[in-house]
Amino acid sequence: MYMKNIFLLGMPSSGKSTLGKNLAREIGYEFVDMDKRIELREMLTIAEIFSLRGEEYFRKAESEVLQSLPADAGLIVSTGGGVPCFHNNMDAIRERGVSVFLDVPPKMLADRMMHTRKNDRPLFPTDDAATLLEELERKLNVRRAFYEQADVTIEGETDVQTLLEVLRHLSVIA
Ligand SMILES: Nc1ncnc2c1ncn2[C@@H]1O[C@H](COP(=O)(O)OP(=O)(O)O)[C@@H](O)[C@H]1O
Ligand SMILES: O=C(O)C1=C[C@@H](OP(=O)(O)O)[C@@H](O)[C@H](O)C1
Ligand SMILES: [Mg+2]
Repeated sequence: MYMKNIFLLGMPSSGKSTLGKNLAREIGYEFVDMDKRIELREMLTIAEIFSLRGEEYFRKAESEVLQSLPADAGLIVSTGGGVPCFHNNMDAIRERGVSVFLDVPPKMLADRMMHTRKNDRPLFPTDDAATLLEELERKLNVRRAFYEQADVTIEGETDVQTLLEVLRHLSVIA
């Protein structure tokens, strides 16, 4: 059966990995977390890739993993936050499926991030809440133009049920 791929886009902590996994389970699609694919391929954690090989190397690996995905094969793909903003990745996403931007406000992202270890987020290596919020706002300002190329935007905190309703309404899923 023909099943569109669904790509989740958005800032770190917007919920791409968590929602993607639960959405895939709910509708019986295959789940792909691009960061996990990269870690398997490189045999290093994301943080190790950044520190040992550098961001440019990571972005190239990220783009290659994206290019390796088949078009419309019933995949839920949780991208890394930077995916839409490098190389020609938005074109590659458009060629492979439908995209959803999880547009979560920076304050909410910062609150979620304060509960994760800073070693796991190489782009936001601070524990100071005000600095983290500023950095997230700055990064989102740069990235928004890329994220807004998504087919669908969901604003604010969301959950699997809401995501399902939106996707059904748009006939992306049955
Ligand atoms: N819809 C949500 N509501 C509340 N917390 C969430 C939600 N989605 C994710 N989180 C929390 O935010 C953190 C980052 O989520 P994650 O799914 O890894 O985001 P991403 O893959 O976009 O970086 C996790 O601790 C997760 O429990
Ligand atoms: O925003 C980014 O550039 C990144 C986000 C991370 O993924 P999540 O968005 O899943 O946290 C991961 O790919 C890497 O640390 C870079
Ligand atoms: Mg993730």
